[in-house]
Amino acid sequence: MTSRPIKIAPSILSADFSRLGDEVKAIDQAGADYIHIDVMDGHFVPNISFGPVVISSIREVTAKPFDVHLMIAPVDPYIQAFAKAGADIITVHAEAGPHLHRTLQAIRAEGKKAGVVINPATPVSALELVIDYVDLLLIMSVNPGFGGQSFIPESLTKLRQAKALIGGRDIDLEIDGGVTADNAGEIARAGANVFVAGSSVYHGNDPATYAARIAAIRNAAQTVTA
Ligand SMILES: O=C(CO)[C@@H](O)[C@H](O)COP(=O)(O)O
Ligand SMILES: [Fe+2]
Repeated sequence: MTSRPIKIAPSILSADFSRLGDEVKAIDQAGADYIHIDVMDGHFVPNISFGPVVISSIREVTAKPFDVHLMIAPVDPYIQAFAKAGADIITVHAEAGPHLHRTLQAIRAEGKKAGVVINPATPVSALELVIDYVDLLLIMSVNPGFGGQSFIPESLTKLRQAKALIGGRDIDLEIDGGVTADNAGEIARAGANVFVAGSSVYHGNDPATYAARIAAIRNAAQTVTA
């Protein structure tokens, strides 16, 4: 359970890319707290999405914070480009390189919030020695690379462990993968306060439904944390 404000971060990976700017505006107007942006390189993960050029083009359509999830390796050479493109939070995988401590410091040196993320097979203990260098801790609840997968239940245990590791620090605890209004309650109870949701918000790509879908996830999470 968390006392931090609940934030909903729709993932634009499930947006209709042929009208991406409008899809970003639509989730902004529908109440998104963050815009979650999944960057994939076809190497660290078996899919390719988009990079800094696309991010800077959608930066013009919303003032909401950009929560940029980098699924790329190596990551260090690209931190500055994503900072310049308009990222507010830059989240890197602990598995993506040997110099996580340095990478997190490089993100903060750009004036951005430093996020760290672990895959389903990586234990929370991998983050013990970098916890004082992060602003956001993300638990992947699917194997990264694709939207629309099912939530891995063991992620709830990892959330509780991550919550204990965070202790009283000012760090957001985010969950990503298979989040729906049906499981948001148990996810909140396990300690997450930032909810990434791709297919469960963008399902059908009908902007008229986005506000209700975001509200349903938020309400399910807040009912538990209230
Ligand atoms: O990082 C990723 C996938 O690698 C995610 O952010 C997905 O985009 C979430 O999609 P859903 O599981 O919510 O459909
Ligand atoms: Fe993501």
